[in-house]
Amino acid sequence: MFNWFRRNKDSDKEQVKQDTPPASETQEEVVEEKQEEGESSASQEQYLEWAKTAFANIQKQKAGVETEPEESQTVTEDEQSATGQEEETVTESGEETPQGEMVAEVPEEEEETPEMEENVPAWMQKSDRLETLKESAIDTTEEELDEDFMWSAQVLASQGRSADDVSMEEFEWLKKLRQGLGKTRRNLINQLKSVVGQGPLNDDAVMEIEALLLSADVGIEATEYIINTLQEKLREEALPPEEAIAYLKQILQTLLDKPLENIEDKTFEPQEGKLNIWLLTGVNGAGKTTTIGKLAHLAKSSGYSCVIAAADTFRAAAVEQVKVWGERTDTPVIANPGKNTDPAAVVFDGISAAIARNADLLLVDTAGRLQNKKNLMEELAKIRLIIDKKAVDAHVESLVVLDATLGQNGLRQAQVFSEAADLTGVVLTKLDGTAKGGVAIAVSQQLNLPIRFIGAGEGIEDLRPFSSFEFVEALLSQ
Ligand SMILES: Nc1nc2c(ncn2[C@@H]2O[C@H](COP(=O)(O)OP(=O)(O)OP(=O)(O)O)[C@@H](O)[C@H]2O)c(=O)[nH]1
Repeated sequence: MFNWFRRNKDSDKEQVKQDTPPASETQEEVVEEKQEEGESSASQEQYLEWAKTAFANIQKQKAGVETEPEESQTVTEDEQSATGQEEETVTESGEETPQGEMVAEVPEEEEETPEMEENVPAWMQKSDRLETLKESAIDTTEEELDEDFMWSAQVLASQGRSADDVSMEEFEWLKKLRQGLGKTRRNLINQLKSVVGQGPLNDDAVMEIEALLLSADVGIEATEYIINTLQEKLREEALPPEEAIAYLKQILQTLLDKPLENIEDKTFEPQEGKLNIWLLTGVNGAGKTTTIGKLAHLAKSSGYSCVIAAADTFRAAAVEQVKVWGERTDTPVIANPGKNTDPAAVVFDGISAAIARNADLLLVDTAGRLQNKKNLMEELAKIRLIIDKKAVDAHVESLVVLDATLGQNGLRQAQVFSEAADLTGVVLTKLDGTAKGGVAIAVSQQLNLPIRFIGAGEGIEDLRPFSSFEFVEALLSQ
């Protein structure tokens, strides 16, 4: 069983630099080798070997699961329409506004653009040896070792992962993440490359980078910080474009990781030997219910037992929608059949059920639609009170679900929740197809909350724990 929550736990070692080969060798060995052979094709061969081993490993995994029935990947239209459509949501001031103001971008299918074909990672571009090796690979076709696969292989290898110990799900996810962020990336990378790498930034370059980052919804404060930090470095050292981008990646990763500085639990794994309670909150339409379903699936398929409490009692359809996800993920859903029942009572029942079943995780769907901040605060406070009484030893996390396509507007909503609830993290949804992927950086910078999960699609597998390294690579790697 592949545990998504622990996948980088054992390889939390130092990340190997972008252009160095995988972890099978130490960094010193790699440096020596490079010195001996100059800018040899050794690293390309090693990456390719890594990718081929991983590919063979994944083929084995696929063969193993081929006989198992596949779970359907997306909610059917019937399931969605059964839930109806919400018309109102909470604004910064706590007032209700028409949902129409928050129309999300329709995710577009990733197209194979000529530009993408050029987006071969740097370590693959150095020689045509890759082609030769691909041809000689006995059981690996060129199509299978495609650009997304090679990019994913590099991302995993760069994190010190062993090719024998990667999962096909990881490759599938990384591909999805890269494609999902394609729009944001394409808007950023080429222009960025053309303005960095010519010494210190002049006024025009500063303005251009500013405009690029702001259009990706990175936010004003984070944009200023990024430009100042980059400028400082470029004044010290003349970096070529590739290295300037690598430095930019480091800056972004630092910003994304900053909220974790004082948090012990960096990986957000359900804690052992106790009940973990994750409260999910967020405005209607952000993807809260879908996130609960995906989290239940993620937790269960990673080996944790799970119960859902449908405490968004404001709307009967919300409870029904949660139940649909409960069925899909084979997770017990605790709900109160009455209309407008007390959410705290549902949480009480949820805790009892989770304890009785010795569950690892209780996912609580809380209401996102309340007339004002006061109501929201009262309701969440009541829920917390019940938890403190009924599940004294439980580990509680409070996550706000944010729709990335709303960019800065979503952030303002999150601020309302962060004032009302004692938030401990963020789930960023709908990163697929938006050009506003930079909002992740604004979230970390402005809310100072760690992003714990990201969603890049409507399918049940399309939500995974957040990795700042992978996110930044998907955002800024060609
Ligand atoms: N493209 C994409 N769509 C998503 C993602 N997450 C959720 N959605 C879609 O967003 C829509 C709203 O999701 P819900 O889970 O119903 O949102 P909610 O916050 O629970 O809102 P209510 O059900 O109205 O309370 C659904 O159509 C989901 O399929 C994502 O990561 N990517």
